[in-house]
Amino acid sequence: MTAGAATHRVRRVPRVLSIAGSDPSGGAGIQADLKSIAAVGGYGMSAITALTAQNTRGVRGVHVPPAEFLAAQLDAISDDIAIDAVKVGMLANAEVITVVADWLRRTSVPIVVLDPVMVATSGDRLLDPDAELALRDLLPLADLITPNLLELAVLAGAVADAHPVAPATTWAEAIAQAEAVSAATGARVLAKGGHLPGGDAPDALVHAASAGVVEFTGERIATTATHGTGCSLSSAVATLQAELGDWEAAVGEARRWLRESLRHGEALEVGGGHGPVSHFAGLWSRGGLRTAPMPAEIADEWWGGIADVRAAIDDLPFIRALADGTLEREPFLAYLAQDALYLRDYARVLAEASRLAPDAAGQAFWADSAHGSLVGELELHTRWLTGDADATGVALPTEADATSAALVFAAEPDAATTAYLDHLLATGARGDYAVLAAAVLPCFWIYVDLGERLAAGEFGQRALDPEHPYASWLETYADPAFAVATREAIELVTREAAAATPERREAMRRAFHASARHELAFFAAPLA
Ligand SMILES: Nc1ncnc2c1ncn2[C@@H]1O[C@H](COP(=O)(O)OP(=O)(O)OP(=O)(O)O)[C@@H](O)[C@H]1O
Ligand SMILES: Cc1ncc(COP(=O)(O)O)c(N)n1
Repeated sequence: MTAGAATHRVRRVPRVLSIAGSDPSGGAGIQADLKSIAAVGGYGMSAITALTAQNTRGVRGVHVPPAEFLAAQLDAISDDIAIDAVKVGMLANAEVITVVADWLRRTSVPIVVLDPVMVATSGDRLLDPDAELALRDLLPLADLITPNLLELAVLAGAVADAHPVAPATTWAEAIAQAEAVSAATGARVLAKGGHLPGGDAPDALVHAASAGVVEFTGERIATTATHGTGCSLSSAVATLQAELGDWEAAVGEARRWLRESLRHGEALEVGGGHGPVSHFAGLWSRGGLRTAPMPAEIADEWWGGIADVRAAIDDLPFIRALADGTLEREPFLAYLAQDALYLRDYARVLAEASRLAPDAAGQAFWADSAHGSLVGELELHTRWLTGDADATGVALPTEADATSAALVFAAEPDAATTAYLDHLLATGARGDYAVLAAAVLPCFWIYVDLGERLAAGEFGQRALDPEHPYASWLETYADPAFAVATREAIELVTREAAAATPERREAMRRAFHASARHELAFFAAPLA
């Protein structure tokens, strides 16, 4: 059953390009952008506008490679790759701005977020003063512009025909400037209040065309790790907008992610100045750092982990005698009686797995198994115990029939059956689908394995003899349909385990192991 594929939509990973400068200390610029894009679920690419020599304390130098080489980088990407969103950061000078503006006009990327980087957190300039006006031509190509308060004032001046505008000192003033920039460019403006004095760090998404202002508020986080917050926020918004298609939702989620990353920045202990935010802190704590095993590896590990239990089952006098046909009728019938009792409740447990299964394929599989367990197995037992010659190939004496039937219907569950069922029913009652599915698996797997090896003569040739007293019983063990269902069950359970957290996977393994030990006790009971 290829359950998962049909029911789980595969998420399209946004392909996001950062056009920005390099920060070798890794906290801002393209380095921050690539981390941010990845952290919120995108595939990051970068075209480098400039190299800086900087660290958390400041910028020591800026090298701007020939603008043609930036054009070559951009063309190499767009000639080959569909770009879902672009984030533009440090542009260094007017020539670079022209190259980027020309490329944007030619490529019609669906989402353009422009972070008009002018001055680093440290106070060092990252854009030539004479390039500030050139920015004016780039602004209408953006869907969203994300200036801090200083940059916002410069942009407000630029769109007001180069009349200087003083940086906003109040949040209301900042919003008014953002409205002016939005009205002049058609772009949305995210005015950022990170540089405002006071205990709040508000942002406002302003769209003059729809007269909309959406404010985002949040307490200022007490930290020195604010290097690259602007870069990180803008790349996260670009990525999330490509995924969500809703600016307010994209900014809201980007802000939540940035705030989480800000809180963990100092713990990175990077540099003595303004350190970087910890871009992956949330992922590390929620998703873990270890790789997840593949379903097939889990199957091998769990099966290998019960090797001692399986060897002990193989060595049981009951199994040996069953294989060579020397098993007395009485313990065999006692076993059948316990198996019938077991299967009735096992069917209930399988039905519970069906009820808890997260998708229709799982539901159907376990419901089918519950049905099979009830109808198929019980019918066979009853026929065995009533000596139906057609079903068994071996006619039983009539007196035995009555005894057999009486046995199966009158027997009480013995200690092994009770313990096994209590384990399964309790696991079902706890309501964790994955753990329950792991708990019911050994009953499939151990039986099929045993059946296949009995049929292959691993326990002696007598098991293959059509005259064997329990021939038809042995046949049901080696039923190919049961083998197919078992492979499906293994696949279903190990896929669930591969997707589970390490803790949940361990709970699944423990439930699997416990059931395997109950199988051993169950097989041992008739001759105990
Ligand atoms: N200490 C803080 N606590 C909470 N949020 C903050 C803090 N500092 C910055 N932010 C947030 O980080 C984002 C970037 O804001 P900021 O105004 O600092 O932009 P920027 O100046 O471009 O960035 P940078 O400070 O990296 O140069 C905004 O969403 C802002 O609200
Ligand atoms: C290469 C580069 N680009 C941008 C910034 C600004 O970073 P931020 O304003 O996010 O601190 C920076 N310091 N270095």
